[in-house]
Amino acid sequence: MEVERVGQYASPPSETVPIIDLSDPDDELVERALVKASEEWGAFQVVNHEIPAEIMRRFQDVGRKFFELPAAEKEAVAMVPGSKSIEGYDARNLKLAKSWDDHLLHKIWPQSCINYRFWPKNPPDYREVTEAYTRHVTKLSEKIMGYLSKGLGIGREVLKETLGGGEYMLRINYYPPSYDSVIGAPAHTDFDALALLVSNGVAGLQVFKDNHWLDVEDINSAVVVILGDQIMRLSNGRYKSVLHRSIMDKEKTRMTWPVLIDPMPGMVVGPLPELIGDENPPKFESLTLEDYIYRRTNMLLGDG
Ligand SMILES: O=C(O)CCC(=O)C(=O)O
Ligand SMILES: [Fe+2]
Repeated sequence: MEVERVGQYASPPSETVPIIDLSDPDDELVERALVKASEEWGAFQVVNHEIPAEIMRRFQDVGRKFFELPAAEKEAVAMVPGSKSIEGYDARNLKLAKSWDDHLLHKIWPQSCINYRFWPKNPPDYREVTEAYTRHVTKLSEKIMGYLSKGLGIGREVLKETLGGGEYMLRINYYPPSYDSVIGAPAHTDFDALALLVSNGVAGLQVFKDNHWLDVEDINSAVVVILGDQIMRLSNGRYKSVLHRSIMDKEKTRMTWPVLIDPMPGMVVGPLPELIGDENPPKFESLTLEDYIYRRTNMLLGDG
């Protein structure tokens, strides 16, 4: 199969994804930095985000242990062939996504959407640890959505409410070493509203800006925030949905844990009425996520 390689792109300028310190007591400054990064980049990193280091360590540990199990044990939570659901473990999804990673995907919040059938039973503390991480990551995401909402000149809670509170899905990506700088995850924007991603300390994520691919610096304990298509559509294009990809390391296994936040099923998402007027016509159609994905994968969208 043909694979994409890094070398075919020009070397990038020395710009880097903005890093935002959430412990800064000047709330307005934090909001402005976050909004600027969302408008110009569609991505940023947050530090001092209040997810305890010990919870982060244990969360990554159970994920790593799962991926180190023999294949047959991982298959216990495999995706169901022919099912519409995308949850479960999937090895090297080359045919569908041209992606070089193994991954595990399952919903984590709200409780009503969880199907524990896709949560590993091994290691035994996987569930407890993942639930603890979920409590913190949902809090962080609500904080970020609050800033993004206020930055649009609307109430802090509006974005969250428009997503129906949001449905959270954990994806664990496992990229084995590759000697040849192969693209692990091909260039894409996320269908979701928002992704909060942590890594095992092996760099590889890149974002596209001003015609260049730029490395996202791997900062210990930072959370990378990637804005997706739904936030772009809700904000009527004011916030960017960032094009990104990931490179496999030559020697080390790279793992990432994006938590993807979607509108709840059935929620219709389009430009917020508060942002639309004679001067600002809607740039996007209002659609449920399901219809949006269907249209995008079948290239039926008249906008964007
Ligand atoms: O693993 C990465 O660095 C990026 C993964 C990603 O973009 C995704 O899972 O949507
Ligand atoms: Fe992505």
